[in-house]
Amino acid sequence: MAKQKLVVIGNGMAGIRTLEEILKQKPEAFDITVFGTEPYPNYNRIQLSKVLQGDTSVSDITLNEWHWYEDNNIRLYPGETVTEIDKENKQVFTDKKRTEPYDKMIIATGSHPFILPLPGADKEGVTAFRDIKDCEKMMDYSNKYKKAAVIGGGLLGLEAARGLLNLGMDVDVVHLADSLMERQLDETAGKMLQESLEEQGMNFLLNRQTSEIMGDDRVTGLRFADGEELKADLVIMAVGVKPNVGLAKQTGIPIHRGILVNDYMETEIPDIYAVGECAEHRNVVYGLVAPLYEQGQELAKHICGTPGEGYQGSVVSTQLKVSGVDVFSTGQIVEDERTKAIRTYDDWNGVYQKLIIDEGKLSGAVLFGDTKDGNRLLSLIKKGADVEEFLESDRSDESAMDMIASMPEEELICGCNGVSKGTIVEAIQSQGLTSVEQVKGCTNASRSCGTCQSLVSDLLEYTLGDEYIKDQKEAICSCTTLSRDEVIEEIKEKGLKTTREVMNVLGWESAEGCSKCKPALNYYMGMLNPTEYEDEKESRYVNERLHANIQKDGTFSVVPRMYGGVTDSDSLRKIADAAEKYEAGMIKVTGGQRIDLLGIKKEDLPDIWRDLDMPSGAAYAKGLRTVKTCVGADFCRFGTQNSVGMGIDLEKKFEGLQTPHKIKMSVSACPRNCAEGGVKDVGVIGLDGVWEIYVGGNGGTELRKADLLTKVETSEEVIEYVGAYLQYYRETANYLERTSKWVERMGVDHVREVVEDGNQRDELNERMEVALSAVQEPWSEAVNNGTLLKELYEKVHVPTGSK
Ligand SMILES: Cc1cc2nc3c(=O)[nH]c(=O)nc-3n(C[C@H](O)[C@H](O)[C@H](O)COP(=O)(O)OP(=O)(O)OC[C@H]3O[C@@H](n4cnc5c(N)ncnc54)[C@H](O)[C@@H]3O)c2cc1C
Ligand SMILES: NC(=O)c1ccc[n+]([C@@H]2O[C@H](COP(=O)([O-])OP(=O)(O)OC[C@H]3O[C@@H](n4cnc5c(N)ncnc54)[C@H](O)[C@@H]3O)[C@@H](O)[C@H]2O)c1
Ligand code: SF4
Ligand code: FES
Repeated sequence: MAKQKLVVIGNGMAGIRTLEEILKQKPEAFDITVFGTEPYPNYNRIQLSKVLQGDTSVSDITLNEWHWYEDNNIRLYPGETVTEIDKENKQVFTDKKRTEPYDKMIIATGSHPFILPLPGADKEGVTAFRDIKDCEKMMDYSNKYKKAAVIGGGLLGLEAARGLLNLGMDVDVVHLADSLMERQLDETAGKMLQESLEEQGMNFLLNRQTSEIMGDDRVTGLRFADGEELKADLVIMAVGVKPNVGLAKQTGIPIHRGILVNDYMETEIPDIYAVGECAEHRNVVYGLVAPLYEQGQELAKHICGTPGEGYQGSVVSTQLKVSGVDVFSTGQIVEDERTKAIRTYDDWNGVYQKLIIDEGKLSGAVLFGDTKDGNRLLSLIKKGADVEEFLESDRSDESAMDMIASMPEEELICGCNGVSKGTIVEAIQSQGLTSVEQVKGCTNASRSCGTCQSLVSDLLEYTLGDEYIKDQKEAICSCTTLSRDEVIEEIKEKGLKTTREVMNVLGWESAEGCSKCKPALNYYMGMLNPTEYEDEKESRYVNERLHANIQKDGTFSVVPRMYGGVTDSDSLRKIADAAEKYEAGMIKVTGGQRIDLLGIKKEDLPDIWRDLDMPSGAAYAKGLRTVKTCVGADFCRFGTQNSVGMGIDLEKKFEGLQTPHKIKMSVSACPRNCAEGGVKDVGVIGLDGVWEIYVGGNGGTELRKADLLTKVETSEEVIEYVGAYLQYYRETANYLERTSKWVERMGVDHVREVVEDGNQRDELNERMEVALSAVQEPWSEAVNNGTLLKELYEKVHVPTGSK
């Protein structure tokens, strides 16, 4: 049977994704011709922002290389525009005088950037930002001129502005509304975004209506409706897009804003389909790739005769691609009379979360500062989940692996391409995939905006375990390409003294850093220079900065230290009095053998610490938390050693020590191991005349049994070996890497070799002593320092929690 002739008008993201789906389902069914105005193979338009920002190059953003068309027997006419459709005779005409017949045709002509009809809009130096040509023009102008004005503070305008800053230009963003990205964000998030971008060097003129573009042949500035003027050598128009429907309109295909299509992407004219930004489905024209790809999938099924329910519309989400700023929004963003909202606002850390609930179901979300829940919220909204489903799963203290493990199979990993955790894990397992590139090739995950790449990498690690070798060195965060080791070497070599200096000298992309690198750098600087480095409290996570754990309702928990889990009646009395006086909502014995006072108000924290007059239990710290002990030889008939004394000695020795992640220890006095040393970072077990030291255990979701590090005879040796082990961990682990992961990465044999080598052990312990000499008790430091009290406990705005 002769193949049907399929013509695709538009060689862009939606048209070519539709073809890929068709080729997957019926590779031999069609004789395919593609026309594209642009002279390139299909490229990733989304990544143009990253090209402008200098993260990638034009040559790296091709999605389908020239040979792909050849390999699939597709006739591509690049740089050729279809100018007319003859629907009666089923053929198209092009600007190169070509005529091409079709049996079926897909219109995928995308959008035009909207150009404000202003006097002077045609001057040299005025451009849109839609394609490679625009991108190259901006890069070229940045070599010759200094001042850029971007009209439009939406996604495109802000990504362009960041790019132009990176290219060394001064950038003013002129925006019509009074807060940025008002179509995607509420006012609170819009203002937070503005502050954050101002810190990066952008300047904003809000509520400004441009009335004229000034200059002779070339632009010299903007004039606003109120008469005010702004100098500019380059003007970018980023004020939205208009579906490209001219061809359809002249053919008599019904259009409204876009080309009208039904659920199978059929226009009213038989055998003519439309897909992508040029199509209008159920009154909606989409401007993001995720829905366009969903449309493409349904259209491919229909055209190949594969049963499908048709396209039902999409819930969309957006993420701004500007490094150092995390913004996410999906679904409904502003409340109305039907809805209620849960808001969490942490002014200090710049973290804001708003969930909108419609009759118990999640209907929208706005996240700023911490967007790791974004895709999960998108999945939940898509499936119409109850808000409880989100609230019940608290992921606040989870490591990446814990988080991946606790995700349901259907949770979206890649929002752009609609790829779930289950699909990726299945592909890794069934096809033996071992790299992000391979996962991209097989599932499309991470093929568009690229923000899900680190999640895909985590999934590979989760699925393959030790077999996964990350294909690239891992940068500390997206502000730099340098790895942890490289940064540490540079700090040492160049004698850098502050995190700000590190970011400046090492060419950080964002002058302020981000929530990932700031605390990490602060730790590394303190580890390298314990006595001279002044801890940057503003770089710490809020619990560590306030020395207490924030609870769901915005109150705090207070845990005084109880060395080795041992207390006395005086201490208990003080705790009981404080609990009563400060109206603790609950008094709870913790798993680490101490007492937690929950529900303490932020403003009462310094007073309760003063009244308690006990050291902090550091229940919030990346440092030593507890040393759990069994009752030991003095009381237990099985006991062979003084586990309580050993535990207290260890806790007193290492309390206050800063480590890459939390440290939990325990001491038991016989192999029955009642203090559970097998799941601790350090577990000491007493036998007759011997102490065994176990390391790298973990009792969380990723259970790991500790490895035997060594056996020693005396309690002094226990302290010495544990000291060397902890110092080695401090010096070589990545920030936020638990000892369980670190021991696996380094290999326990290697760690043992290091601590058993007398010279190395001594040197590690010497450096440990220096680190310990700089330790200050945080609660007494806070109550005795008026400035700190004022700064931290009066200024900090903590989340008000759910309503
Ligand atoms: C800088 C930038 C960043 C973006 N970032 C994101 C993002 O992070 N996430 C996201 O989801 N979306 C993003 N988008 C939007 C996304 O790129 C678009 O939604 C997507 O490209 C639309 O695909 P499309 O195929 O419908 O249109 P297009 O990709 O525009 O493709 C249409 C093609 O058809 C060609 N054409 C038009 N008329 C004719 C004709 N008559 N004959 C022949 N060819 C014709 C055009 O030249 C064009 O090449 C971004 C867009 C830009 C410009
Ligand atoms: N990260 C992403 O997802 C991403 C990035 C870039 C572009 N895009 C897509 O590309 C398309 C274009 O983006 P966009 O930001 O131009 O569109 P947009 O419609 O999202 O934003 C345009 C902005 O320009 C403002 N504006 C309108 N008229 C103005 C005027 N006269 N003066 C000043 N400001 C004015 C509007 O208030 C609006 O905030 C959209 O479909 C967008 O979704 C997405
Ligand atoms: S670990 Fe041994 S010594 Fe300690 S309490 Fe348990 S049984 Fe007794
Ligand atoms: S989320 Fe954009 S590529 Fe995966």
